[in-house]
Amino acid sequence: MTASDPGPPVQLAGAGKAYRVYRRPLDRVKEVFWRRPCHDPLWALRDVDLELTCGETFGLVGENGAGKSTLLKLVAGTLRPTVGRVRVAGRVAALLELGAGFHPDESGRENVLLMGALNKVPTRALDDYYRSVVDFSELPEAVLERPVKTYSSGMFMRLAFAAATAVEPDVLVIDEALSVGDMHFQKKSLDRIMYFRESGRTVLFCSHNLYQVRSLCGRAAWIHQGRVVALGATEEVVTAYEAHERARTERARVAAPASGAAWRPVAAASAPVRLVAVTIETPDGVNPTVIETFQPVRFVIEVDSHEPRPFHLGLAIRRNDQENVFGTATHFLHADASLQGVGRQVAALRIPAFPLLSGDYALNLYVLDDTGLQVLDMAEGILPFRVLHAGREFGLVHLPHEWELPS
Ligand SMILES: Nc1ncnc2c1ncn2[C@@H]1O[C@H](COP(=O)(O)OP(=O)(O)OP(=O)(O)O)[C@@H](O)[C@H]1O
Repeated sequence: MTASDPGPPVQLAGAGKAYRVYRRPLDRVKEVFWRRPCHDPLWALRDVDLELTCGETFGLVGENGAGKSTLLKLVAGTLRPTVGRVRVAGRVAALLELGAGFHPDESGRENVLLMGALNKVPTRALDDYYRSVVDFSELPEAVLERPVKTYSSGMFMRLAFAAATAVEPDVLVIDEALSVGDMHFQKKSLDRIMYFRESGRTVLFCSHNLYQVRSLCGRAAWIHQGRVVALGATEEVVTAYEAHERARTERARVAAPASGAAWRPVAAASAPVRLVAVTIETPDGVNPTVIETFQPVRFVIEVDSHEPRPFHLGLAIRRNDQENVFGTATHFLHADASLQGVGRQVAALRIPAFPLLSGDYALNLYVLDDTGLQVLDMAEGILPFRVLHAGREFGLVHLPHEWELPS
């Protein structure tokens, strides 16, 4: 860092925050008078190393109580880290939880003027600042004369967003703000965030709306139990978080082994046909951990057949919440398309352009008798892989589509 290069706009190094939890209200008083700790520390955040760059919109995702708001408050300067360092270059404005920073008994107008003064808006510029906040919020003057405790959450957020962004901060911290307010105001707020990004300002954005995080943020971090467990390109981080959330919600038991070599067929050694090996081939190699949407993919299945009787193969792709996404078998297309013969047999299922969107998946494989009814051997939840989609479509699968727009 030099005088001409102020360094990253936001930098956290080994930052952690422990809240003080008092078992009884009296313990707080005792602590003051007895001058010895009467609280339990609750570590809401630990070991956070994070650097944001100028002009980036950075997303934070994580489940309730993960520590996201705590991190935002450290950056906003409303909390101090218990350990480590938090450094923010330039003016920071924050939209934290509803009500933070505003005095409920004061009017909207007084609160806005106070916010301007706190953010060092020069006295001669306060009128202009106030006017720009009012214009952006679109709240009538009569409303601005009322105490903010009488505002609806939407009205409150309109004023808070307008006041925080009108100070033209270098770093803008937003906690869930965009989920409040009507569509018109959400659109205005998003436009303002875009403008911030384009004018080289840094935005730290936390939301449970993963569509918004994907749309707005180039990079993101997933906070889990107070620690950063994933940090990088938004699509990768959000996909990993979504997979975790699905597994948690569905209480899935993901018993998938780490590689194809780790699974064993369930059939007895005497079974007429046994699975020997399964591999996934893409242009990136064999058994990749990541498949990109639209890549050509081959699932190659090797079996050992001990009898000359025909048999069939079945393959299903399942998501990590155990939902079958797609299943097929050799006898589905042609009843006589069986495999036959004694010895090693290799078959492949080829998907020219893999249509699944971002998510975590694994394979289920079945060897079936000539009727397709009896399972001779099987392996479930094997070769787990992650799909990443570079485009912005969301959901489970990419459907061929086109937009027809008025000319
Ligand atoms: N003032 C406080 N005193 C004590 N514990 C707190 C305080 N604020 C937050 N916590 C605790 O710290 C942990 C992290 O909370 P935080 O609000 O940062 O989570 P979050 O990820 O923002 O959650 P949410 O998505 O629900 O807003 C939680 O266990 C929470 O109960």
